[in-house]
Amino acid sequence: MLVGPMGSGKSTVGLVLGRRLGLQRLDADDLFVAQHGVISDYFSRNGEPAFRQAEEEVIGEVLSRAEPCVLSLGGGAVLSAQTRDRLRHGSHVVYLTVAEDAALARLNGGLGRPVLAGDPGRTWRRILAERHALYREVSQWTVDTTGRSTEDLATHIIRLVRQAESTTPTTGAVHP
Ligand SMILES: Nc1ncnc2c1ncn2[C@@H]1O[C@H](COP(=O)(O)OP(=O)(O)OP(=O)(O)O)[C@@H](O)[C@H]1O
Ligand SMILES: O=C(O)C1=C[C@@H](O)[C@@H](O)[C@H](O)C1
Ligand SMILES: [Mg+2]
Repeated sequence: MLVGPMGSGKSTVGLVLGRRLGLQRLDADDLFVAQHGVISDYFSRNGEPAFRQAEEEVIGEVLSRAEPCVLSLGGGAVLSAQTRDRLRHGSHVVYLTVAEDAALARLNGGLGRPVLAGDPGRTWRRILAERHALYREVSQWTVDTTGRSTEDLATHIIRLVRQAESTTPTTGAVHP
C-alpha cells in the first residue's frame, strides 16, 4: 500500500511495483472514478465530506479482498480513522515523501486535484503539515522520492518488504 501527499508518486510507483511483483495493481482514485465519476466534479456537486465517505467505502471494499495487490491510495485517504485502522492490520504500508518544489513541478499547477484549488503551493504545504503524522501512523517505512526514478524506488521498496518478510515481526524494518 502506498500513501503520501499529492505528487509523491503513489500512482506511478504503484504501477511499477505491480508489474515488477506480478501483482494486481489498483489505484483508489481510479476505482473511485469508475464508481462515482470524475473526482473534481464529485467534489463540486457533493462537497468534501461526501467525497471522503465514498472514498472510505471504495478503499474498504478493496482492503477486504483476499487477493494480494499493490494499492495506491488517494492523498487524503488517511484522513479516515477507519481506513487508518484497516491499513494498520495486515498490509505493508509505505509513506512516499517528496520535496515541495518537486511535488509542485510534478502536479501541473494542481490540475484535476480539487483540494489544491487557489494557491497550490501554500495549500500543498498546509495539507502535508496536517497529514504527516497520519501518514507516519499507518506506515512501516518512509521513502523520499525526490530526484529518484520510479524504477529505483520500486527496487528499494521491494527490498524493504522482502527484508521485513524474512525477519520476525518484532525485528521487522521500521521508519529510519
Ligand atoms: N519519482 C518520480 N520522478 C519524477 N516524476 C514522477 C515521479 N513519481 C511520479 N512522477 C510524476 O509526477 C506526477 C504525479 O505522480 P502520481 O500521479 O503518481 O502522484 P500521486 O502521489 O498518485 O498523486 P495524487 O495523490 O494526486 O494521486 C505524474 O506526472 C508522474 O509521472
Ligand atoms: O490529497 C487529497 O485530498 C486528494 C488526493 C487525490 O489523490 C484525490 O484523492 C483527491 O483529489 C483528493
Ligand atoms: Mg494518485
